[in-house]
Amino acid sequence: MKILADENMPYVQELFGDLGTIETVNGRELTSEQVKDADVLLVRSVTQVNESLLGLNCKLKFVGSATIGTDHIDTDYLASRDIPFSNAPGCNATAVGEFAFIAMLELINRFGGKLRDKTVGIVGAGNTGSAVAKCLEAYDVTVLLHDPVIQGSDPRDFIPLDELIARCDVISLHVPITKTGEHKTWYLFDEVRLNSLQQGTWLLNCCRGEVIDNRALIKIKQVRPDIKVVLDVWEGEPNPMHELIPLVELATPHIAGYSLEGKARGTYMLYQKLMQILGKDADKSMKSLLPALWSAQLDIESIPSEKSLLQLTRFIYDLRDDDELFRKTILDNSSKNAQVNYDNNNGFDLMRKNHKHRREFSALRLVNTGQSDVNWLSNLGFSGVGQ
Ligand SMILES: NC(=O)c1ccc[n+]([C@@H]2O[C@H](COP(=O)([O-])OP(=O)(O)OC[C@H]3O[C@@H](n4cnc5c(N)ncnc54)[C@H](O)[C@@H]3O)[C@@H](O)[C@H]2O)c1
Ligand SMILES: O=C(O)[C@H](O)[C@H](O)COP(=O)(O)O
Repeated sequence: MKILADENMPYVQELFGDLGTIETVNGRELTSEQVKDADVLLVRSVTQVNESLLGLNCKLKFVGSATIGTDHIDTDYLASRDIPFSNAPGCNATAVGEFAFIAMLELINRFGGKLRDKTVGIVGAGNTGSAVAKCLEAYDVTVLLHDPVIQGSDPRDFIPLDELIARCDVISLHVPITKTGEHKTWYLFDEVRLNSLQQGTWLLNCCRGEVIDNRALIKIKQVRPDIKVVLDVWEGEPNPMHELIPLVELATPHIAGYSLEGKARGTYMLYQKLMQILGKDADKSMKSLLPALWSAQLDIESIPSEKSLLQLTRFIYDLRDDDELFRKTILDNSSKNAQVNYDNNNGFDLMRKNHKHRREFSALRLVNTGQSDVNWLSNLGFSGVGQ
């Protein structure tokens, strides 16, 4: 069996090695010629899987995408050819939740105030949105949800988007990208909606770049410095609009979901699905793949301030490093190319390829050595305390 896998998918050899020959490929540049004799195709979000990619292949048994999003997959075409497909729903939700939580703590550190005093609105209350809410609620932050698709079938309370915009200090976006339908999300935050943001709103986008009209965002940010923006995803990836970058507080190259656990979970979910299709037992364990954190245990006496909480989260992941690298890589390249050449393909993709996967909070075991109650840190995701 020939298994063609994106080179940026960890643990493919460990999980699929027994099943056949593995060939790793650059997912963004994959051609129909390379795919034509594959039995299994494992992709990430940068590969458009459609008729033009699969047209020459008559033997494909499975296509898997180790991602939450499926906007790069022509599922109708796969269904028309009876090719089984699976993505990895929820695989990196914890990573996104922790990323957004850390980003909010970084903004507090930079601009003052207290996260506990903020009201945070989550747009899209599925896996990633709920993971952000879980972190915030563990820390007693007020969370409001907007999700017209599941409202009615989900027991949580939801409010309309305009109400959420009016009531929230922070808005975090977690919707899939959809171009049609009653609840389409393409440019959900268009110029009109961006203009309606309250004074001093913080807007985070960790879902898909085109949920925000990036040109309109540039226009508005130029006259509304009170709005603070965190962007992990960009319209037109891998070529973000350069003039937007200096207007953004924290800028990263679509890596909010890049925890080692999240990536391993993605590959593992595809392994489970393929084994099911092949009628075999999935007898490998995901846990055995993950190395221990370099310092797996920490003594915590108390969390005396939000700065200490930020310091604890920075122990796991210092978001400022990715932000700094992003600005250096994209903007340095752009000045060399005299602002006109937006082709930053390699810079953006290389940062993603070389990203040192951070760990999730759960990789760190906390030991409570003091009198104060730090058990709530387990609800935030850390291991040890309160368990
Ligand atoms: N930056 C990253 O690294 C990263 C990582 C994971 C996922 N993502 C992106 O985030 C998206 C969401 O991921 P998820 O796991 O939460 O998906 P999900 O399917 O679990 O949840 C998405 C939610 O959005 C809701 N929704 C749809 N249209 C809406 C609208 N118009 N307004 C409000 N809510 C709406 C859906 O009802 C659903 O509950 C993915 O589709 C993917 O594109 C990005
Ligand atoms: O949809 C997803 O799961 C995320 O956007 C994911 O983090 C994308 O990462 P990629 O597949 O491009 O490596």
